[in-house]
Amino acid sequence: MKNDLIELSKSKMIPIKSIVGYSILAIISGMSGFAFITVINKVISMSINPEIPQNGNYLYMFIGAIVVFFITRRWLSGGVISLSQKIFCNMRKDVMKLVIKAPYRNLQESKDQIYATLTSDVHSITNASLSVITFFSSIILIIACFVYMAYLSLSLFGLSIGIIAIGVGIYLLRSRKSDKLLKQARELESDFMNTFNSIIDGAKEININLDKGFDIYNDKLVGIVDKGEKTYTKAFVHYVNSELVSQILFYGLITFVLIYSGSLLELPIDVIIGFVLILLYLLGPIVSVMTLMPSMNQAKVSLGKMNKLKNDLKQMEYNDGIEEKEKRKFHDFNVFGLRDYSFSYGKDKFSVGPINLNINRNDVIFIHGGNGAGKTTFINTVLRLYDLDKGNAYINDQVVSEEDIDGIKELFSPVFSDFYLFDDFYGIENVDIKKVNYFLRLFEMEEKVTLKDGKFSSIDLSTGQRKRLALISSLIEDRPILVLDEWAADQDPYFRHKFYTEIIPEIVREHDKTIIAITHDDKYYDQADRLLKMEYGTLVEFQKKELEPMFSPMSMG
Ligand SMILES: Nc1ncnc2c1ncn2[C@@H]1O[C@H](COP(=O)(O)OP(=O)(O)OP(=O)(O)O)[C@@H](O)[C@H]1O
Repeated sequence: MKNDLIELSKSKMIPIKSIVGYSILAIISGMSGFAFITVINKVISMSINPEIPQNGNYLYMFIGAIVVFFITRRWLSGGVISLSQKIFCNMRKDVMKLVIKAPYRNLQESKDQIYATLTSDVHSITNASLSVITFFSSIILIIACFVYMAYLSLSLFGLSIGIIAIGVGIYLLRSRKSDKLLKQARELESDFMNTFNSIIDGAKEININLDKGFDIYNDKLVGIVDKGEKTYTKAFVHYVNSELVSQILFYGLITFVLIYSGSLLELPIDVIIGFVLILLYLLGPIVSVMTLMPSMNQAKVSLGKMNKLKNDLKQMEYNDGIEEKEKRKFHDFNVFGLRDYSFSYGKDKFSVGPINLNINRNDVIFIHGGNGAGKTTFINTVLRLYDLDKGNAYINDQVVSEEDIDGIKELFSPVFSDFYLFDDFYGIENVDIKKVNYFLRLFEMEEKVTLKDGKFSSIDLSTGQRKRLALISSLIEDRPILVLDEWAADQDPYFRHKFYTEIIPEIVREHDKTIIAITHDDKYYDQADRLLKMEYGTLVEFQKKELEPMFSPMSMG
């Protein structure tokens, strides 16, 4: 439990000051309830024991306790609601910031975990953060009750402490099993998200073949959900059972005090009644602490998961972006060189490299090769979406140092084969409207799409049209190297021809671009300055004259 609290307080997402403030308020509120009980005690003692002096101020004490209780509870309830929203939103924002900064590969591997954290972990951590308030105030109330019990009768207090300690001990021992079950149940959350994602991503396939969906539902989803249900139920029932055992002990204690303590310990009746009243009051905070344990433990599991996610998403050099003035540092390059670039998906897995290549400014480089040859892997390595195992980047024959390596990413504007078209020009401060309109005309989109409020009027278009807009967005980014992965594959023959024979030369000439494109359009290989072939992870460069037979009428069919 102590560790849970330390872990919770370590997390910057949780406003510790507010939690401490509300805990103090909760203690004041609890103390007013406690004062109420002690005044009742006094009044009862007064009425049954004539030796105790009468005091007329009790009415004011009652009123005082009630007013303090009312004010603090109202303040506390409102505060706790806004605090819970704040913690919840802070955590979501924090995870999303992490996701944005995370290296691409780590992100791909942690997708299911991210969903599980955003949907499940943030809830349990939020609940536990608020539980801390009740937890602390309950502990303070328990201590206050103990002091008052000791004041009423030291011997009865000693006996009560012994029995309460046995109850707490039993509870703690038994709850270990529940903690284990909670951990197992949380593991299932990521499996659930994995299945959920495959159903959402494969919605089209499932829609035309419902049997696919039912198979996933019956063979995978139901199993995970049912197991989760059973495990969670078992864990919480176990907690409740442990709680019951402790409560029974407590009621046994009350019964003993009421029936036997008078004769055995020779205590006066007003002390016994006062003691029983305090025990009944004490039951509230004790039950609170016990019922908070499961949510605290669940939060502990969630915190562990969240911390692991953070570590998985981070890398040695955390991607915090680079300063504005550094962004264009390499934009005026004449030669961008790759030396010994090597990357592997892991031991005994596919690898590319070592690759040596000099890319000259305004080069048009086409890369082709069979399926699975490594073209996309190579491009992702050039773009630094994947960390190199080995190799260095060079700008004009100068090696790029480790601290400048993020600047390399600033050279590229990619359009991936599985591109994503954003609905706005995100990341571009001043959109050049004239330029956008010019490109809309060049890409023959001016009749379909206009620029409205600084963004495209519509992105509800065909795949080929959306790809044209994605390329326009990349061109507006104004970065020197355009990287295209099978861009023309979705274009009709007319536009494909226009793209290779008119658009590429124009953007190279008029807009000072360098182009690296993966393409299987061999009909247009003559438009490239350089043609590279990817073969089992290595790049082979053809010389122009070697290419000529490829463009002869016979080879072109
Ligand atoms: N995430 C991954 N983890 C492990 N291996 C991978 C991963 N992605 C791809 N590979 C392997 O890398 C090899 C090259 O894949 P890549 O996508 O680079 O080929 P490609 O030349 O672009 O193929 P295509 O023309 O079919 O798009 C494949 O054989 C594949 O098995």
